[in-house]
Amino acid sequence: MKKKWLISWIGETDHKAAEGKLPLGVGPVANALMDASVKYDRVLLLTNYPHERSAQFCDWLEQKTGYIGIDLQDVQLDGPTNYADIYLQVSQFLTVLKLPQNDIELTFHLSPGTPAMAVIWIMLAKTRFPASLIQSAQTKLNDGSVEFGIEKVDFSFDLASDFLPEFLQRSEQRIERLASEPLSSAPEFSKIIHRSAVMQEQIDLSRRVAIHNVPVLILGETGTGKELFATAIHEASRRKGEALIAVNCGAIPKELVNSELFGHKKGAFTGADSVRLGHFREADGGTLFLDEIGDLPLNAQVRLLRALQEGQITPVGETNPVKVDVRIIAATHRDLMAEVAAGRFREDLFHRLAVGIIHLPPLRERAEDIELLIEHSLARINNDSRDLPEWQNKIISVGAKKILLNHPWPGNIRELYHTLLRAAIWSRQAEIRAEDIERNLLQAPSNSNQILDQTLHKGFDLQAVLDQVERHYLQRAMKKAAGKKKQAAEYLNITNYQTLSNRMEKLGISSDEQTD
Ligand SMILES: Nc1ncnc2c1ncn2[C@@H]1O[C@H](COP(=O)(O)OP(=O)(O)OP(=O)(O)O)[C@@H](O)[C@H]1O
Repeated sequence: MKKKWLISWIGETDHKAAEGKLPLGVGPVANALMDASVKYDRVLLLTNYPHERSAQFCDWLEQKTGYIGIDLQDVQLDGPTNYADIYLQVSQFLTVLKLPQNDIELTFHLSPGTPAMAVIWIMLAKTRFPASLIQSAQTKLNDGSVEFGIEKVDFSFDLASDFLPEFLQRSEQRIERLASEPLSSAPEFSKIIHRSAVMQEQIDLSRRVAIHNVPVLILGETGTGKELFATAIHEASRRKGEALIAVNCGAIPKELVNSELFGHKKGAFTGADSVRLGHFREADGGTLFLDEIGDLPLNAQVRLLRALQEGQITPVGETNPVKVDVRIIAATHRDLMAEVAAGRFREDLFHRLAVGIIHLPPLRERAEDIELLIEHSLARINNDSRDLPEWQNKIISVGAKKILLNHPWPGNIRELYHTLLRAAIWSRQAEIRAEDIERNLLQAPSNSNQILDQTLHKGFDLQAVLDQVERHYLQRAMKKAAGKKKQAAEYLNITNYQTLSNRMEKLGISSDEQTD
């Protein structure tokens, strides 16, 4: 046998009945308990009235109906018609009671309380907390008097099975549409050259976060494309067409940070000869890209936090705040969590900024992107230089590509592009060869630390590293032997010069290259 629980709000009519102020009847709660057709095992009453008043009602109710041990639960509501609050409080209450339970038959009483309370009972009974519903009923008797009773409330619909699947399907479709909708108005994303899944993921995330008016934090080493992403996010947002102001926080002298960002009044400090608007107001309506946010001094962090929280700033020397509507995209190459732990970056600001986090992995962790970037960079270099006298369309040798693919690229995409540009300018022939690259890498790859400290990644090419070492010594031997292969082979203890020739060919070293 299932246990029967009655759950109800206590309404004004109920209180009045207990206080002897009701001209007719005993009120809906007492009516339900006096219904001879049902005996409840437990009665739980919710009240948003002063506790004392409802407690007195419960005492009266117990005397009147013979029920004992009625549970009274105080509920603080924002308002008796605040649907969201009623829903939240009641569902929390039912959850704490570990409902629904198989051996408990729930009944909700719709009549006491406001219509909003009744609506929420219906919603809960038809979805998360299956329950029977009852309400007060009045019957007019033949003698003209009125009899109060209780009736079951039944609906011919089932909210959960009739409507929810359709509703959920619709919201799923909406989410799918949002997620799959490529923002055609954001051609900037197509400038981000990539083949790796990890970059595709970051681009997808950026597209999605772009349309929301929330701060974005972009993390990545120097040259990984943080500014490129910030620009693309701005272009894909509703702020496209408005200002995008980029500020390198690390480049501003500490004492000028506040005035640069928030502006100042004329005469605010020595040297403030005129009013300064500040980057926040310059970016009003648009986006402010705060690069190297980790370098922002603590007092500027406080002001930035206030600007984010309140949407207003106070220029240096002013007393009245000014409203600004600015979206912040922040970036840093630092480990910001470590900065927070070290007390150099405010934790509350970090959480404010980190609504959407984009992680841009270093180039050495996405080898599949390097090849594509080489092709694009070379095409760009050829295109930019084609009108120069005696420019030969540059191509890249297999050996040169191998070096590029295995370099750790501490300066990431920026370093890769500039290395290629230097190699293209300095190579005498159309083909950029291994030695052109080696000569133009800012740090020689033969540096033992770099050779030994290369980052291990999936698909790491150990053979390429060994080739690099071999190439280095073959070239040195050829140089020392003034291009004479027989002699070079002797330096390297290679038994015959044909073996040396084969190795050189395999490693992309030309025979005439050691002349300089
Ligand atoms: N995936 C990419 N595809 C094409 N170009 C890229 C890509 N990533 C970066 N770049 C280019 O590399 C250069 C450096 O990128 P960007 O300035 O966005 O890097 P950053 O992370 O902001 O660097 P820093 O931290 O030094 O300011 C820019 O010229 C940019 O256009």
